[in-house]
Amino acid sequence: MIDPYTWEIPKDTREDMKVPVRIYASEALLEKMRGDRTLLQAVNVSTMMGIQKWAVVLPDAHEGYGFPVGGVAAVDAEEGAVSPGGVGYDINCGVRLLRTNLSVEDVKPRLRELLDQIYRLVPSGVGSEGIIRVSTHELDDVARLGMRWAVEHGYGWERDLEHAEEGGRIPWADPGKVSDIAKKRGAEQLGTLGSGNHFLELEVVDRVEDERAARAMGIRGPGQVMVLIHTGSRGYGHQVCSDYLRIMERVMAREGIRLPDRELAYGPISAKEVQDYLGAMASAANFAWANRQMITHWVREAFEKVYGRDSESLGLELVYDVAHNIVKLEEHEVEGVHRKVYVHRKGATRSFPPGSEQVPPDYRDVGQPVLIPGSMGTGSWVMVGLRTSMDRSFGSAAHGAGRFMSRAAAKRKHRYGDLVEELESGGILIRASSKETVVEEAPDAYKDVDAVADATHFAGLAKKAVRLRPLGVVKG
Ligand SMILES: Nc1nc2c(ncn2[C@@H]2O[C@H](COP(=O)(O)O)[C@@H](O)[C@H]2O)c(=O)[nH]1
Ligand SMILES: [Mn+2]
Ligand SMILES: [Mn+2]
Repeated sequence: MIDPYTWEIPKDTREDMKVPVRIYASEALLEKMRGDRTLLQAVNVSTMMGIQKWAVVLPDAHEGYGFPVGGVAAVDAEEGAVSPGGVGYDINCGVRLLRTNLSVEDVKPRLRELLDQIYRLVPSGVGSEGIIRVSTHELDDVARLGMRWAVEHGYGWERDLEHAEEGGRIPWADPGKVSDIAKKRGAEQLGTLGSGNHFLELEVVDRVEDERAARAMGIRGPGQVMVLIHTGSRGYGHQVCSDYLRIMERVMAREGIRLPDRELAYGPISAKEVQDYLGAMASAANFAWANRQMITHWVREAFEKVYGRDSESLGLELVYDVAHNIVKLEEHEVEGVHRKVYVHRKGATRSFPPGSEQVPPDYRDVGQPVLIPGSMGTGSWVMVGLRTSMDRSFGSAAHGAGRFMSRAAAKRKHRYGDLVEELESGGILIRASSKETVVEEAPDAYKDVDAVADATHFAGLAKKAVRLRPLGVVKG
């Protein structure tokens, strides 16, 4: 233990470790991580070629494919390696927050109608298909332009672009490196929410902890209604990840790289296949930004239909959009030297501090908004980036509460009818295409989001700003 929220697995714990593992968690959250392969996976990550400083484990971490979900690894931009498993299957899965100028009193009487409208307008569910169809040629434009493609096609407002990480577009996307099968899946699923942990939630501001940050985000105080959207790159990104995991296995065999776990599969940045992956990964990231932007447009439309007013007068502004499964080229200080590094954030949110050039001017005095959803029955947090996060976690913070219970265990424990009744008695309405998903996503299947927010705050990764609580949830 370094302090009550910082722990370390020293570099000499295993012969092949290149750097220590840094864990940011309370003792209780750390204890939970000891129950699965989270820490073992983090030790495996610490053996990566070119890894810098430490392999980071965030407070919400749990085991994932190769890398823990809730993990960060920064590798030297020339001598390092990139791992598709260090990004995850749902490339640029992420969260966006919209605000409204409606109060809970305005929304409560229309809540069912509003959820029904959203459910009707935003395609959701397993393998759900979009209302619009794009040609392969157009899909390549989506992959190149990201959120801008959506705005240029009438899905939203020019100013939305200012409130998204990277402006909703990674410029080095190369759709030529994306397989035909990924494109086929993508063409059918653009503008869809998906299923499982993806959701669209109407929230009410529960508590404000940082008035200045809240004000910068247009959050007036308790009772204000907000919208939280969580989805990613759908089948397009999933296929990119699967394709390149297979390719990386071949690269490793060719380069004679031996790994402690084959799920960690990576290739040296100098390899052509890794450059191809980066072009494909960025295409999927841009797809996801376009996807969340289109969904935003339909959410605005739903509010307009219910309230009979345009969404501008309803104040439906984008507060911020963050990615939490991505690899980015950034500059960070390591041992007093500024270095270019590829930062893998797998189930991790960028958390850049006040003053950072990458933070939009509207938030530059308070820090980048960090969005941490909890569960459909408990709450979610809006935090802001801190200077200390740059040194501690390569400017990263938690991305959720993190799973506590397996999907199978949740299904054994809960019955759909009882769960919906329980949520409704707490004032939370659910609209879902699959009863099974609702049960798998029961609030107690996730860790305590307040404990995760506290650990994130006290570890100096991000600062608590606003707590939200759910009013209505659309699940796929
Ligand atoms: N507010 C809500 N949060 C939810 C819901 N379902 C899941 N979650 C949280 O999201 C994070 C991120 O999930 P991931 O798939 O990207 O790892 C997860 O850790 C949960 O805490 C929901 O319905 N509402
Ligand atoms: Mn996802
Ligand atoms: Mn996600």
